[in-house]
Amino acid sequence: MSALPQKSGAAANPPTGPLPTIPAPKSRKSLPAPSDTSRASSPFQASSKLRSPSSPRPALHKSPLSTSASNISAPRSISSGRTPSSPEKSLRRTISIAAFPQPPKVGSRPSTASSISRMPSTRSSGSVKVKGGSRLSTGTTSSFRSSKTASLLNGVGEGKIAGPDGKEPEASPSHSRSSSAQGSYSTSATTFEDADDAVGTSKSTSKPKEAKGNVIVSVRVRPDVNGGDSSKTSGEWIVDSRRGLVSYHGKEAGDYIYDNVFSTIEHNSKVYDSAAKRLVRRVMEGYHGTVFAYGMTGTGKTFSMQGTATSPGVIPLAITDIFSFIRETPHREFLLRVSYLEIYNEKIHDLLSASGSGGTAGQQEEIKLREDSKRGVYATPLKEEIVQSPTQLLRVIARGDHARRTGSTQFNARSSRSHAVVQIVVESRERVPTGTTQDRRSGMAPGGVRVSTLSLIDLAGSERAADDKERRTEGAHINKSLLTLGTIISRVSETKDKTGNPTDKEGKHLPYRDSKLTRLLQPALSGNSLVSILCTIQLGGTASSHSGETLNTLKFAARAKNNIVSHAKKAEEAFGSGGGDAGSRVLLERYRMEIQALRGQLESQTKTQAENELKLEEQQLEKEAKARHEEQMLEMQLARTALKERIEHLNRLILSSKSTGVNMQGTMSALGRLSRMSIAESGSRSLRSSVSQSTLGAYGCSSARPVSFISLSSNDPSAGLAFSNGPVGSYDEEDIMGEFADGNASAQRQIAALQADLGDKNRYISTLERRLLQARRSSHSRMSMGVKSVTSIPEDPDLVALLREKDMELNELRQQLDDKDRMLAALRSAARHRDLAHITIDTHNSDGGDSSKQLDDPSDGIDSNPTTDLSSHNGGEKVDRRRSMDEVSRILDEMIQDRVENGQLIKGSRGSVHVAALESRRTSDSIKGVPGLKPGNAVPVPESVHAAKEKHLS
Ligand SMILES: Nc1ncnc2c1ncn2[C@@H]1O[C@H](COP(=O)(O)OP(=O)(O)OP(=O)(O)O)[C@@H](O)[C@H]1O
Repeated sequence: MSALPQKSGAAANPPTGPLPTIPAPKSRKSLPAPSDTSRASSPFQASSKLRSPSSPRPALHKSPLSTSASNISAPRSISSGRTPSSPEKSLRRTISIAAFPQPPKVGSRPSTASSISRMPSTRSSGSVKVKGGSRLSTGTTSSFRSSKTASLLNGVGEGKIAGPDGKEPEASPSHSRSSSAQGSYSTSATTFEDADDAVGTSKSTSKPKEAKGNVIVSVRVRPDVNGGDSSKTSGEWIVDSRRGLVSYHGKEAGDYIYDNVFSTIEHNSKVYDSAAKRLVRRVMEGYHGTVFAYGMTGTGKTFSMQGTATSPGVIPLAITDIFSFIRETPHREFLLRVSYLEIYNEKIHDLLSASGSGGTAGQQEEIKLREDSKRGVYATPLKEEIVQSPTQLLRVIARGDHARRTGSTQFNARSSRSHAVVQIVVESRERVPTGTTQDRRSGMAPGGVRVSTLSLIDLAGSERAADDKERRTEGAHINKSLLTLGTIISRVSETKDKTGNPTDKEGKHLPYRDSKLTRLLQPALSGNSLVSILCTIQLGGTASSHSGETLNTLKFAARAKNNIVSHAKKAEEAFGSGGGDAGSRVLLERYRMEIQALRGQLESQTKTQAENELKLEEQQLEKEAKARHEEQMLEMQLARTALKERIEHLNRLILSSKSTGVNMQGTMSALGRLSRMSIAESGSRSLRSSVSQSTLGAYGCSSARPVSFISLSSNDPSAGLAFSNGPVGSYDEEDIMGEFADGNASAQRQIAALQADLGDKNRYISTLERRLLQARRSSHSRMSMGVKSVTSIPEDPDLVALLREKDMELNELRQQLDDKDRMLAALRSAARHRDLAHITIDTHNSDGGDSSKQLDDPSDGIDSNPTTDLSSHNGGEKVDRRRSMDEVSRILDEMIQDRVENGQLIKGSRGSVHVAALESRRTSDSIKGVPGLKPGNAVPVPESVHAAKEKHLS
């Protein structure tokens, strides 16, 4: 089997050109030219040695086909009255000229005249009873049309497809194939038929006739191998294409009339137009249709079905028409799928599956026939390919042809050894009108899906037993299946048994299951499909020796026409994706549902995505707002803390002033004024400004106090000059006078005040440290939140300057603390000495009187007191006092020296000292806005200290 040669040549080549190249049937050439005698001599010269298919085999002898063949041997006896069951009667009873499709135009058949002229005169005398003899007598289209029986395949019956506007779509243009690259065929006949189709709307009143009209039987005569017209060369046969007549004058003489008889000169296009075109159109409208070619081997079945590159056959022409119909029917949408199988030795092979071809067929999963109430009989599993263009469809079929088994027989060098079945499933649905996007979105199609099937079958040729064993086996299977087909066709009727199975007229079971072929053809043969049977014969020459075979074919065709009754109905429209044909098989509907589902998914995904994006955006905004809010809160907190601390600090200063006693009022009031000014300003100031004020306060206090303290014991008026430059100097002078003139302000109180001040400073330092920490954290959090770019924060000059400034302030404050500590130590020491000297406050009170008075004349008070003290007290007290003062002076000297060394103070030319530039600047910043207080004159300490010291020492 696997050794069988494959068809090659054009079949394997993809179609090209505007009209796709048809798959060439076989590698064999067209019928040999008249001069080519090699082929002519082989089949028919040798035929004398061949046995008739029926003669040598008892089984074939007993077959109904054989029996009927013998019964029909004498056509003339038809008129002599046979039994009702005889084929002759059957012919007479059912073949109706009125039911036949219209013959082609007269002008298109120049050759038929000759064949008619040879027709025996007995034909017109009615050897075959002809109803409506006008056909024979007139031969004109008008007369034929008037007598035509309405049927689906002759253009008169139902089956029109209405357009969206209720009108019928325009008939296929007559020139629909004129664009063919080959251009080798005429469509004139088509034009006429289509026009007729367009006007014919009447319904048949005779149902049986209409049903018969749904079956077309045609006979095609293959040209003689010598190239001559076989009808001319053989005196036994007469072929009249116009009348659809084949007449035999041999041993079993008789006339056979069919729907179409194609003489040897007819082209494939003519055969297609007359035998298949209408059927294909009806399939597109929703009917099932079956076309099959039947005949002896080598008579032209494959040639008719497939054709050649220059003369396309039924299959390629049907494909062209299918797509033409789709183009011309814009109000419907179509989906086409194709399958291709062969029945070889009673096994089904898928010609489209990769493993289905040739020798690998054995690996293929076995394909079985199943029956479904809606689908009928079908093969499964079978590959179906969806096709979208004629080229694609032709390629698919060419692929199947290539895989089909062929072999050399006595009569055909490349004989088809299998029955080949091409099935084109057509799904169609009313198209959603453009513009109604709402409908399209909702997926609601206005109508359901209609599914119809076009089956194009090239049967294997019947043949006599071959010498080759393999051929014999194949032949046996082929003959058996064809015999079963013949049997069924000879007995087929409309009757059915109780279970609904078809039976013959006598109620006997029809053996559809006896062969795969008949099982597959069951739906078509039992009336569900429009049927077109093309029987091929060869007459004349050597073929005359096979007249028995030819007669068998003619009888088969006659029975098919007589017995097969088709009640084909347009397929119901299927809605939804339910079961059976209405659902799972309807791809158009499934695709529509899938598209709808996918569209829904897409929409929901888009929606979800948009929502997610919105959410993310909101979250981002929220995050940013939160970060901003936190930042603001932090800043506000810092500002509040700074303000609070400032207020606390100032409050403490005020309290500590009060705690130092009444006589310190002047000094503290001066400080209080500064502080108040600071408070007034601090409302809107930043942390920095607050700190600056503190710094001013720190310097103001720390530098003023020692001076005033030392001035207390100084009699040098120049000591006061150092403070005479401005209001601050006046305050400080008052302060000095107040503090040191007022003996009531005890050293203890001063110590307490200084301690409180020290506590303030300590707290302030810790506050500053805390802020510094917060500022650092804040800068870190800013960096992490990405409010600013990461690189920009460390480069923020303000922040860096602020940090540096804080550090410096801290250092300064620490230094001040050290100073205070030393001052405290000095004061404690002075207090100790004073106690030792037993200087009582009472003495001071009686001598000095009102402190205010002392302040008025400080020099007097200061000058007189020591004298008085020295004169009225003993020398030890005097020494002690002097010693304590010396100690204070020494401490102060040390402090000054420290500062000078640290660069905070600069010694002047006359022994005066000035605050260094930085200090000066800071002070300047701090006292900005304080009237009369200038950085240059804000260092009251050194000169007065030196003056007082010198005075005391002298
Ligand atoms: N009408 C025709 N005009 C020209 N050549 C024809 C015609 N019919 C058949 N032939 C030629 O006859 C040969 C046999 O034809 P084809 O193979 O179609 O016969 P078949 O019936 O399919 O045979 P088989 O049953 O063995 O496959 C081919 O070479 C084909 O080209």
